[in-house]
Amino acid sequence: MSERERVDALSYGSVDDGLAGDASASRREGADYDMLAEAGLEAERIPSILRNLTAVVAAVMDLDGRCLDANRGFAYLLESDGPPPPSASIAPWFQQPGFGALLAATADGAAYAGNLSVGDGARFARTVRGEVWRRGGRLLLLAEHDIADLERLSAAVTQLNEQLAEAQRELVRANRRLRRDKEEIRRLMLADPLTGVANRRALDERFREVSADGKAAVGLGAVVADIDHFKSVNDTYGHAVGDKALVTFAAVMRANTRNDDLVARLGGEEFCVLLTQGDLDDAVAVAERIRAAFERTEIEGVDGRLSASFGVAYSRAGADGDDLLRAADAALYRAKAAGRNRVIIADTDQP
Ligand SMILES: Nc1nc2c(ncn2[C@@H]2O[C@H](COP(=O)(O)OP(=O)(O)OP(=O)(O)O)[C@@H](O)[C@H]2O)c(=O)[nH]1
Repeated sequence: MSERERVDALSYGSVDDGLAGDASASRREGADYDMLAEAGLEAERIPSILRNLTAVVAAVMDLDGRCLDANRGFAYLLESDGPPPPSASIAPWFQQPGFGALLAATADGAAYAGNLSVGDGARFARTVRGEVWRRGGRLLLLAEHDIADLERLSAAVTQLNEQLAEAQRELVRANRRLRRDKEEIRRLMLADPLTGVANRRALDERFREVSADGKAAVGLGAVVADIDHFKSVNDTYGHAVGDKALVTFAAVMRANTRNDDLVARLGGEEFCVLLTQGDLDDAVAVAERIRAAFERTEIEGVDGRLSASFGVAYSRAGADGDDLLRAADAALYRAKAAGRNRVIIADTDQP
């Protein structure tokens, strides 16, 4: 069998069948390779036309695996900046088939055709497709990077990138949901479930927001309000109607306060407005507005109208929040004692 026939008989199939000679597998193309191989074998150097190419791998080695000549494609295959030095053996780089297998055919001619896996045995391995010829004490390797493999790899990378982008989008969506949930949890933690106004915890938080070292940093007005004879509303109309009265009262309070004022339910039928702007007159005006509005408001299920009593306290900056509420509460008590449905101002404006 001639050298050319031997090469043609060798396969371009998998690494495993590379030496087995499966002639039905796809075959390399044309005479260009033959001419280049012949030129290389003749000169015992790689053909100069291949020297700067990177997609084509060309190397001349001795039988000990020392690299005598190599092009840029070969250096690229080894992930190195330049061809290996002539003293270094490159035999260990041949992973599949191993360098020993390339020496199996002792006669001159084609030694191998097919896939060649080249790598350092640990970090990376690359597969190229090509041929190895032997002449005298030299081996000539000519191979090409597998464009189809690279394209498949590139398609896989594109797909992975798309998956990564989708995962990132999902992460953004999940973060948005988490933020909304946290806001909702916070809202629920700070709201009274029946009336929707702030609860005692929210009131304490607002005190802290406008305070330094436990003392108010601004002037504060407090209006404490309580529906009159509320027990008899429950007793007469039932608890559900009583709840409606509470919801209505909270709505009236909100409708008659500014956005900056905090309306809170302190518990039972007792409510409070905390004013962080204005003075005592403003706080009294708010209380009076709510009182007048509530006594006009119809409550579903209740005959006639209900009323509420109010205690108002104001303090300049430096007040203790609890003291302020206590003062307003004492004024409320006096409003009840004085006949209800009225606004009473705490004894001093600096509790
Ligand atoms: N429906 C309803 N009733 C409540 C709620 N919380 C407290 N109450 C009732 O509110 C009533 C409070 O009554 P009291 O504190 O005795 O005072 P009052 O009847 O309003 O009389 P004055 O305040 O003196 O005018 C009690 O009957 C409680 O059961 C609630 O969430 N819903």
